[in-house]
Amino acid sequence: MSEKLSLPIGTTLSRFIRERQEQFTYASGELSQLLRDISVAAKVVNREVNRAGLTNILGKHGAQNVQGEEQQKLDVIANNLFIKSLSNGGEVCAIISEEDENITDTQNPHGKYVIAMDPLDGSSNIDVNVSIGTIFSIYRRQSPVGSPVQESDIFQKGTEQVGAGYTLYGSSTMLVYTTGHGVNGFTLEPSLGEFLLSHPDMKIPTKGKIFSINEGSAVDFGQAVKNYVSDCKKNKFKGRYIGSLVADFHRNLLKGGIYVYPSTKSAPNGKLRLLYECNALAFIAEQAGGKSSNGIQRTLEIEPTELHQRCPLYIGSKEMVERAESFIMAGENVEK
Ligand SMILES: O=P(O)(O)OC[C@H]1O[C@](O)(COP(=O)(O)O)[C@@H](O)[C@@H]1O
Ligand SMILES: [Mg+2]
Ligand SMILES: [Mg+2]
Repeated sequence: MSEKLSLPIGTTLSRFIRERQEQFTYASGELSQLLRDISVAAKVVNREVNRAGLTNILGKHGAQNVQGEEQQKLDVIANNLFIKSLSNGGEVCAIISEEDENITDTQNPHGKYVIAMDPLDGSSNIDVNVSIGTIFSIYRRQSPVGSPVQESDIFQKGTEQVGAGYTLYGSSTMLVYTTGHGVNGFTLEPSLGEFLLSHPDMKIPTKGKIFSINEGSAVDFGQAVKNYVSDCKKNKFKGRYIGSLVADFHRNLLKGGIYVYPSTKSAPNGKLRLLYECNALAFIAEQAGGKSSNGIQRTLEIEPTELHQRCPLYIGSKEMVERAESFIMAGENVEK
């Protein structure tokens, strides 16, 4: 057969989810359906992202979100698309989103799952055609099905996630997810409109040579973080920082590296949000053999008390995160 005629026939995401369904603790099909709903919403968002320059949906939306950040039009569009898709899907009873101050009640009292999401991560890169993504965590509701959503459904530690993942709208579109049985990555084949398995059983190298941190904020770093950055430089690690957490994380997952968004003098809890940015990536990192912490405590064990709670993030290759932690735990004044 001619090379030109060969199509990329492989395992579709739907088939993969169906075949792996028996691994789920509650193998009744709802989580599988939810993952499929997420993948459909991701394809729609991908379409909008791809043609945004032509459809007049680049630029600012004209409002701020609850954290005082300027919303982009695509932040709002992606948020609406995911909420609509998850609400129509019926498996989700509540959604926590970066773009919404309060929880969204999907009006599905029989939905067994709660989603926390960053519908579009990397807003500052939207208008300049640089990789952005969607991040999601899936929790099982704690309260009885059919009853109103309770705080105990919402404020669950990252260890309680039953699934997590991200999509990356980059030079290709990928969906990477875990349900606690390893990490698998799928690439969207645009002409087929299907995610196909392209990165089975992803593992992050235990050490790497990339460090990702916004050094523009270095004057605001504590001495321990400054010491760690100097250590990376002494080791001649490459500095790589896209400014979209999801894309920086994905690169380091494949190549080995560490991503750091530390506590700073003006933002003692850093910038990133525990419930819909850090926990999902921490779950994936651990499932891929990596590590994630706030410098002192495992990310997945941080107790959530607020919807938009922030936390410092040290995530990536296990040995690199442990080295960074040794600087943070040694404290402010110890020069290494
Ligand atoms: O510009 P900074 O301070 O380095 O922040 C970059 C970080 O902020 C974020 O953009 C926050 O995400 P949103 O775009 O979803 O608000 C991360 O993706 C990124 O890593
Ligand atoms: Mg984000
Ligand atoms: Mg966002």
